[in-house]
Amino acid sequence: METDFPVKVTLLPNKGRSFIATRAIQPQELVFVAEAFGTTMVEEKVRRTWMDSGARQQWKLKTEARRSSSEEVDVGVVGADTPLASSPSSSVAIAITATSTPQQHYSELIQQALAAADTKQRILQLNDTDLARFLDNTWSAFDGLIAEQESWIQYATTTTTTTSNNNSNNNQHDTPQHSHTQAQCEALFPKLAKLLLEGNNQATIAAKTSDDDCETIRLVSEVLYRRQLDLEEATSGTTTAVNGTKGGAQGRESTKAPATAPLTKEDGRLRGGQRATFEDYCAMQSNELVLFRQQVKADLDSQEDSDSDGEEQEEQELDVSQETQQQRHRSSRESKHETGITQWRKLLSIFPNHLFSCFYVYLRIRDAYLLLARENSSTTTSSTITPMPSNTQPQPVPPPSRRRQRPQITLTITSTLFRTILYREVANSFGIRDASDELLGFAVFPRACFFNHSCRPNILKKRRQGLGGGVAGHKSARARQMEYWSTRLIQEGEECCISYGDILAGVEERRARLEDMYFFLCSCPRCLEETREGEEEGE
Ligand SMILES: C[S@@+](CC[C@H](N)C(=O)[O-])C[C@H]1O[C@@H](n2cnc3c(N)ncnc32)[C@H](O)[C@@H]1O
Repeated sequence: METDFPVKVTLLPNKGRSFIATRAIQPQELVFVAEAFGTTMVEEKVRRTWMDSGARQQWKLKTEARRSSSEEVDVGVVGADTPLASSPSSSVAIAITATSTPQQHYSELIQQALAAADTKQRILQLNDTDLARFLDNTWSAFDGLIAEQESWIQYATTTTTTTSNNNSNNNQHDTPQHSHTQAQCEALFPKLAKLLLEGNNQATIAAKTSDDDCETIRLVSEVLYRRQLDLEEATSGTTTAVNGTKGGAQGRESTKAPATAPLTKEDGRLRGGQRATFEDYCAMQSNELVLFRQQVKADLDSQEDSDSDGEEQEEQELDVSQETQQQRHRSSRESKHETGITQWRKLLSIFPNHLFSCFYVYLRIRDAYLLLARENSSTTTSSTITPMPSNTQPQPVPPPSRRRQRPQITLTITSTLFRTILYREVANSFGIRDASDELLGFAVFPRACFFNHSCRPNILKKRRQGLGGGVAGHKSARARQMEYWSTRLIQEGEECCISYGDILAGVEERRARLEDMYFFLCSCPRCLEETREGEEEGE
């Protein structure tokens, strides 16, 4: 069954993409139905209702959230409860890997970032292109720093596997073997968090992942799981084309893209049974740059003397670093690492706290993936580990040969993917409330994200009620859907707008809230009228 909706996506001046009516819409008409793609639901019970039948079989993404407290915290619903690699529903083998291959050494990337901006003020002077490059370099450096640490564990696993497979007697790394691979992996997060985040005087490494961070982890996990479904579909020759790596500077340009993808492809029609895809998710506007600038500015406003503090701290760190270097004998590789870390901390000193949260969450997810990759590979390789000799370069781990016989999808988490998911959720998700108006969490509806805001909306959004049926055809699909109803007669070609929250306040207050929370100066007819009236009264 196909469902036609009387709206299509169009590009409007100063507003980006927007839904407009393709015909006259009567009052109280159902205009659009969208399915949640990612959610941050807190309570297990609530999340169950929101998950589709496939995702209801939970598979726990293991993170260190459980390691830092006695209680086990389920931080993500990412798919079936069987391990991904052996999902019986799929003929596609899925390898989980946590690593990326940095093109440049992290110290070069850090130097490039610092050359572009080494104070908060200079960050604010960067244009969009340069700021995008600055952030890309920073995140790639972070990837490189993490990969260096992870490679020790991976290298050790490979070495052990080689040893046991070849039964070699002359192995040059003939060191005692440990049976604590899992423990070593688990110890990685606190070590990395300390090394990479604690250099900043504002950042303290939380003993336990905060609720907010757990929500972000849930969202990212669910979106990654859904991306994986898309990849499976694409590999098995079904419909969905997947853009797996939009992000960074390229992904940010999606706001300027013509209003073709994803809905005008079908001219506003949402086919029954068709779910939103990762491609739809990527088509949403990324708000990374604007959010970052806002936070840097807020930091500067609240800490007028942050620069001098930063310089003092930097000097102290350099002293400590020099002293340490004099005291110890280091190999060239180690001192390159030491220099990299010192520069990394200098870079950190100009970042707003929010970015630390993002780094922290990314680190947790990366580490969880490392554990999963470890568990995955332990079914085919030795479970023991050999420490890596300090003068040896880490080697990439080849995928287990058993899986080469089937088409293989690699489920990766890199900073590019993480940022693609994270910064599209910002200012694009809707709060989900229960009957008593309590906020349960947030959900992203990529196919509905083209509803712009108006302080005089003609569309009202409502959660779909009840179970059963639903456009997507799943039993529980309705519970994950949002409906959009017209509140009055809408003419053909008229823009269809919802309201992004409270519209009762005066024009200045309303505009300030929208600017603060959604990063735009509202140009809806009501704001324009009221601003003009205010100016006329003032004259
Ligand atoms: C959820 S998105 C809506 C779709 C968006 N126009 C796009 O092209 O992706 C929210 C963004 O749309 C723009 N927007 C929404 N309502 C607006 C309004 N009333 N005035 C100006 N810009 C608006 C702002 O850039 C805002 O951050």
